[in-house]
Amino acid sequence: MELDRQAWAALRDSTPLSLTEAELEDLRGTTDPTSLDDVRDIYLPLSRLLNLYVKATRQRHAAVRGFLGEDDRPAPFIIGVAGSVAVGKSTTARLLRTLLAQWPDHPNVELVSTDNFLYPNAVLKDREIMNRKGFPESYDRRALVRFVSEAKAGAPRMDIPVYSHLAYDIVPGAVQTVHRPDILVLEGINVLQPPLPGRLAVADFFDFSIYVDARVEHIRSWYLDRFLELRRTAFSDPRSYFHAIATTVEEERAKEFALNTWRTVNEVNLVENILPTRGRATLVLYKGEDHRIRRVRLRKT
Ligand SMILES: Nc1ncnc2c1ncn2[C@@H]1O[C@H](COP(=O)(O)OP(=O)(O)O)[C@@H](O)[C@H]1O
Ligand SMILES: CC(C)(COP(=O)(O)O)[C@@H](O)C(=O)NCCC(=O)O
Repeated sequence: MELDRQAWAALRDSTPLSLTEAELEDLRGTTDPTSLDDVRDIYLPLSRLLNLYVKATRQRHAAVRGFLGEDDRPAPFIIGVAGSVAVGKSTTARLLRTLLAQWPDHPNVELVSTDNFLYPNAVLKDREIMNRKGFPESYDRRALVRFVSEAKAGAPRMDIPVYSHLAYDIVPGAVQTVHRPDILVLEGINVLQPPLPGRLAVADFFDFSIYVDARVEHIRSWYLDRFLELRRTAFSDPRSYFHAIATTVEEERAKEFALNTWRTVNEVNLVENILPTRGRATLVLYKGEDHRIRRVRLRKT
């Protein structure tokens, strides 16, 4: 079913707004204008719905464990967050992590981004797919599926690689440790990809999935705005992969570079691989030109 913002906001019921402006500021990505109004209208009803989902899923698992005569802890509830580069998935995912952890029934929420499973640049260069970063083949899909399936099986501790946007590469030797959370939020452009024939995909392990949606031309302009803002901020760090763009390239040329990356990489990936997975999501958040979420589509079954 599809609800406009007002109808969706009414479903918040009495879920309290316990996030402050300062806390929200820490969760927002670069140039993402998500406001406390958005938290109240969009994310609190979503947090309430997810809490109901987690409780219902646990009941079903308890019934199966009872049937099997087992009495171990419930497996993590896994939420996928998908959508284009620059659509604002990471802000959505960080907000969910914070809001879901406020429920006493599931305080341990871990967030993992799929960029941790990108092949290192050395491998992408070796395979001549450096200009396909973000496409399905640029990820170690086997390792990603193994991670999600082990998480779902209740593995007590998992060490996964770490990607740095600053270095634009996997960080050698760095690990993120995931300790059997109550909820795992897996965020990434490709999380709703269907499996290759005869294989499993990460989406096979999801209990709920969210697609963050907007018109291609709006996302393009968000990507450009963000790139120019990063040029003024993150890229001026000498460790940034894009440092030269902040120091030796003038603004007009930087804009052309970003537009070219958008057109030849991110937009192609969006149209060919990401958009076709939208129909697989449990919930679609549809953003207007000003980034505000206008409509919510929920699959009822
Ligand atoms: N080159 C970059 N340098 C530093 N941070 C970046 C860079 N590119 C993206 N980011 C940050 O990484 C996060 C993820 O971005 P992205 O994968 O495009 O997804 P989304 O915008 O949907 O969250 C965002 O918070 C963004 O601000
Ligand atoms: C790292 C990304 C593929 C996003 O990955 P995700 O976290 O969604 O798995 C993306 O931010 C990216 O770097 N795209 C390559 C083209 C570009 O530089 O924009």
